[in-house]
Amino acid sequence: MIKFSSSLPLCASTRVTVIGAGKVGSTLAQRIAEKNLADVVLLDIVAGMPQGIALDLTQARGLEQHDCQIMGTNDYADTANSDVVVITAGIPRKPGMTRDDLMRTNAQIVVEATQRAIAHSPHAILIVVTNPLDVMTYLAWQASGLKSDRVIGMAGVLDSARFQSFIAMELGVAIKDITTTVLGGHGDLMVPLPRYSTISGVPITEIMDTETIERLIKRTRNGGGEIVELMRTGGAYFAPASATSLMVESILYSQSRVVPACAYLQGEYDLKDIFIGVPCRLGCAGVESIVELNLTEAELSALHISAESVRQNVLQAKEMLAAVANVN
Ligand SMILES: NC(=O)c1ccc[n+]([C@@H]2O[C@H](COP(=O)([O-])OP(=O)(O)OC[C@H]3O[C@@H](n4cnc5c(N)ncnc54)[C@H](O)[C@@H]3O)[C@@H](O)[C@H]2O)c1
Ligand SMILES: O=C(O)C[C@H](O)C(=O)O
Repeated sequence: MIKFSSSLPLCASTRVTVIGAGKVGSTLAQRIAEKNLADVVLLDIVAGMPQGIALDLTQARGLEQHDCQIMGTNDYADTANSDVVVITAGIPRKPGMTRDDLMRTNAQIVVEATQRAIAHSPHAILIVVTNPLDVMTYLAWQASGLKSDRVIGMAGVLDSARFQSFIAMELGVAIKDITTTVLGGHGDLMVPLPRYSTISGVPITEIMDTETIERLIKRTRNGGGEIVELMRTGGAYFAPASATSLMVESILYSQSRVVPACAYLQGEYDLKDIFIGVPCRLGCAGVESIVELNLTEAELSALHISAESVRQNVLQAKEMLAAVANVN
């Protein structure tokens, strides 16, 4: 009789922990496994739920033809030695809410989840997804004790993908020939850059009139809100999971993709001590470099307005957390 070991083969020596097994977290786990990127540990506070999702995803392995292990858990010890930790834990917004309205609830969740996850994976690279994104990334960085280039927020890849898809829908051109750039905070003040958005190298400013571009920019800024209004019970998760998995892949496989992501600035774009969306080269060290685009006065001013709003919200979030700490 031939005997096999009961343990599943590992697809790679890499492990990604996803904290929060809700819509975004579970879809991200699926993307990572089905692209054969890494083993996944999915953690949530709800008992049984991440275990059930992991089992469901595992039962699809033969059909999807991948070899990644997926584990569901409520215990941070199971996440130990992860290469990448992704925080998706927290509440999503409902119709009529802004992302900033989530700050009070999500700040505490993100800080606690980050501290607990990084305690078990001190060498991990941390990707934050929870909203309000730029504020949560700052808080997670402080809570983690990690060097700033190892902490990254996911938003710019998603916002740029939305701009890209709206341009493709407008012009009927192949999406793979469109490159877009969206900087700034992940909110109404984000800064889509038409001059740095091209179709096969030609800026869209040479292809579409100002009115059309402004309409697509407006739709991009409201890209998440449009879906929240349609779905009524939560937000987008397919495109957010795809955007996060692109970042995970670039980090795990040292691909050095240059994409907009929420990174810590120390003088770039005349901004300091803030996490905000800028083009970054992502590789095994996290943010390997920040690309400084040559912005016009108007573009730079829009980025600074967005940054000022993030800065005010970080201050507010820190005050909230301090008040909670004083009560406890
Ligand atoms: N950055 C972006 O571009 C982007 C895109 C999409 C969603 N988001 C944000 O991501 C977050 C998650 O969205 P979703 O649609 O997956 O929500 P969801 O409600 O489907 O999932 C959130 C999960 O977090 C879990 N959770 C709550 N507190 C926790 C804790 N302390 N520890 C571990 N898990 C905990 C919940 O049980 C739930 O399963 C929201 O804040 C949303 O706004 C951000
Ligand atoms: O819009 C939201 O609340 C979720 C997310 O930030 C998004 O842009 O889809």
